Amino acid sequence: MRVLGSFLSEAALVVDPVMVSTSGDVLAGPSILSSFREELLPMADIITPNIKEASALLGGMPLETVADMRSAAKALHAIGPRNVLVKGGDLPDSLDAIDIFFDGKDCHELRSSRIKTRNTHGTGCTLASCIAAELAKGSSMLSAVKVAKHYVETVLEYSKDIFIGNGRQGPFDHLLRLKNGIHNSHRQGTFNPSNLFLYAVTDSQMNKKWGRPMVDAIEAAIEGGATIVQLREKDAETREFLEMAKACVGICRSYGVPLLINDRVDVALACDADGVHVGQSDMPARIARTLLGPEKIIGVSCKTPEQAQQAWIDGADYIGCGGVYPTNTKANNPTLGLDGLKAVCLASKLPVVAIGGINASNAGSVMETGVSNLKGVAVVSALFDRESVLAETRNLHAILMEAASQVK
Ligand SMILES: Cc1ncc(COP(=O)(O)OP(=O)(O)O)c(N)n1
Ligand SMILES: Cc1nc(C(=O)O)sc1CCOP(=O)(O)O
Repeated sequence: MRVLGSFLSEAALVVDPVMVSTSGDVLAGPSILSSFREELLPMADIITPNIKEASALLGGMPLETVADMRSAAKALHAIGPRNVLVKGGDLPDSLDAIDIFFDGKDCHELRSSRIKTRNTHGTGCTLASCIAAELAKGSSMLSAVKVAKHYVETVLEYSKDIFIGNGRQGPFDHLLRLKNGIHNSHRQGTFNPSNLFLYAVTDSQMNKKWGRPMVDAIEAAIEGGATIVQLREKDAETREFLEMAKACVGICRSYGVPLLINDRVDVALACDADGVHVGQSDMPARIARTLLGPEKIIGVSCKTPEQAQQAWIDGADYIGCGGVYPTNTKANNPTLGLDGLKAVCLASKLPVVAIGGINASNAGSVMETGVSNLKGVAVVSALFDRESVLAETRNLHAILMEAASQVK
């Protein structure tokens, strides 16, 4: 059992009831279960059991689905702790790492990408410690849990390839980010990499050619399955860009789809967009992060492994890598091909979206490269230089779904 207390204005008791480790070893027998339930849990501000521990605390209740985890969180809450986080790392057949947080009123599903690594020793301990530390800094419980989850995910991702020791599990290295000068581990982790799946990048000229207002084009793309939108205006005056951005934020927000602004951090701030996408000659991502704060999404265009590494160091959320194929949409754009894309993906600690000359005829091949951090494709002309944005987006979405199912 780990009991972690932190103190600021009042004590917070974080209990990680370690009875079954992530490697499956039973660490505490049934004899102490009743003391847990009757004495310790009712005192706790939060308990953070994994699935096996939650099941043991609930007398062997089977936990196999997210719905089961929700029921378990509620049942555990009834025992007395003020908040419950059931950790779903061991959830069967799950791609995402899903945790359920219940505060007695609302149930939150907290998702992050599952990171494949044997270096998981100490994750539960770290999560609970990080929650305690965030509470001590004055965070709300939900915010503390989100920060802690993001921190663990970041460290797992960073140290996933380290080889230390011979055991079934290796340790993960908390200090590597500090060693690299990264101080943004407090970020909330609002970005979900699966948003990169079908990334629509707008083009006013193309939409004008087809007689479509920008907001109609964006709405059609979202209806067709676009999972994120970037407003890319190369020629607009600032005022015009801002007015269009405000309208686009409105439509995207109504669908729950993030809207990013191409290049212009000032416009993103002024219209409260979800973030920006910057290139190598734009505002450096490190400064954009300082200006936008920890919660906004920042994407960076990268054509080399070094640029990908720098984007991570600078606190970006994802990278856009291209041109995968020749394109007429961006002048003088070098073509990397699928091999160049793969090389950048393999060097990147961030999720990647491929861009450049991608359309219905080649999107499947891009997705089938099978690199785990390649999360989707970004397209301009394949959606917006067509008569029906809705039909083209639907078609591309179906192709991507099919390709993604082949890779799994
Ligand atoms: C998703 C995505 N990837 C790459 C780019 C290209 O950005 P940049 O290099 O800044 O070039 P411009 O778009 O500004 O011409 C992008 N926009 N989106
Ligand atoms: C905006 C942009 N950036 C690229 C890069 O390689 O970074 S290629 C590109 C244009 C992509 O347009 P289309 O989907 O019409 O080919």
